[in-house]
This record gives sequence, structure tokens and C-alpha cells, in this order.
Amino acid sequence: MIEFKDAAVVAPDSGVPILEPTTLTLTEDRVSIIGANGSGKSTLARLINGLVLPVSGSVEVDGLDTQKHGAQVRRKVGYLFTDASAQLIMPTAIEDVALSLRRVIKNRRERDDAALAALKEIGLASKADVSVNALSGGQRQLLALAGVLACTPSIVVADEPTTLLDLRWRAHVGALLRSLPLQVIEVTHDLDSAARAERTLVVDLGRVVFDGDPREAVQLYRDLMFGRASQGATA
Ligand SMILES: Nc1ncnc2c1ncn2[C@@H]1O[C@H](COP(=O)(O)OP(=O)(O)OP(=O)(O)O)[C@@H](O)[C@H]1O
Repeated sequence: MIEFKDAAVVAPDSGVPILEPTTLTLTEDRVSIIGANGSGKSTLARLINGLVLPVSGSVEVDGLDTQKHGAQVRRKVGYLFTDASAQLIMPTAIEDVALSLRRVIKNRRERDDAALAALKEIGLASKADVSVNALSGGQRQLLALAGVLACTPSIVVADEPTTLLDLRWRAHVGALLRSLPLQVIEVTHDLDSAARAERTLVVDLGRVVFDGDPREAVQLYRDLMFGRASQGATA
């Protein structure tokens, strides 16, 4: 369970508000977050695993405060970035997954076996010894997901995980995320994907302006965007 209690974020340098005080309890297995560029979606998502900390209020995951128990929270919450390259560090696929496991499995051989099993699970076993740089964008995203899942999180926060992928990979990674037997919070500009969630948050100008039925959320977001576009056209 993810609980925001009046959690607010400001820009560290300027003190400009990025996220207004936000109170939410997220228990659904599939939650999507949509909104315009720069509206505050990533900030909201990053609060969940403590990548961003609130300046006031709190965020708790299964009762653990992200401010006080960051390491424990990060073990529970896996984070998938838009650009997988941002989280792939090691030269080869198997080494990268093994790196993710270094705190969980101390024995080297057992760690390599677990890394290979994670690659198999996601359909990347044949790429185990391939350079991370030689993988396609879609394969890199799968590899990043393998690293996240190998650590057995109970929640995955995915920040626009399919934005850089072509249609085929988008469908593949999207289906895979939907099939995971854990809570998935997805920030997305893919409104079809957003509408498949159980609950959708619409973020606008640093505020959650809608929280509820995904189809209604998508409609409200379209109205917001097109309303704004037509205001801009007449201005
Ligand atoms: N560390 C920071 N310092 C200053 N401003 C920041 C910081 N982090 C985010 N912002 C600003 O806060 C706003 C919200 O950023 P955020 O990344 O959460 O938006 P977003 O909705 O995820 O955008 P996008 O869809 O483009 O990824 C933006 O205007 C961004 O420039």
C-alpha cells in the first residue's frame, strides 16, 4: 500500500512548487498517471521510492516512510526509467542483472545463476553475454525490467517505460507489465495503456486534478489539453 499524506515538493534551488500537497492511498494493482509534459507526473512517481523526498508531508510504502527508511522502501519498490540506458551500468546483460542482485545474493555463482534465470524469465537468455550497447531499445527496456524484477519488488513504478519504443516493443513491454503479479504504477503518455489501469491519476500544473475511473480520466485529460490548445489558438 502506498500512502501520500499531504506530500509536497518544491524545486530545490528556487523553492518553486512542483507538487502541491497531495493526499492519496494507492492499493490497486494497476494505477496509471497521465498529464501534460512538466505537469509533475515523474515527481509524483519518484516520491514512491524515495528518489524525490517531500519537503512537507510524507509518503509511506507498506507503512515505511520514504524519508526515514529509504533503503527498505527501495527494496520494495522497483523503478523503471523511460530510457533504460540510464539504469544499465555493466558491460553485458548478465552482469547488469547480477549487479542489481549484489545486495540480495552474496555468493557470486548463485548470483550469476539467478541473473541468468531472470533473463530467461523475460526472454533474454540468448543475450546474456551480449554488450548492453548492442541491444535494441526494446531489449534494453526488457533488461532493465529483468534487473528490477530479479530483486523481487512488491511494487514496480514505471516512468513512461514504452515512450521510446516502436509499436511492437511497446505492445510487448506493455503486456509484460500488465501481466506482473504485483502492484504496477505507470506514468504514461499512451492513453490506451492508461485506460487499461484500474485507477488513473491526472496531474496538471503540479496537482492531482482527477483520481478515479481510467476512461473518465483520459477524457478529462483530452479536454484539458484541447481546451488549452484552443485557448492558445485564440490568444
Ligand atoms: N530538481 C528540480 N529542480 C527544478 N525544477 C524541477 C526539478 N524537478 C522537476 N522540476 C520541474 O518540475 C516540473 C514537473 O517535472 P516532472 O518531471 O515531474 O514533470 P512530468 O509531468 O513528469 O513531465 P514529462 O511528461 O515531460 O516527463 C517541471 O516543470 C520540471 O522542470
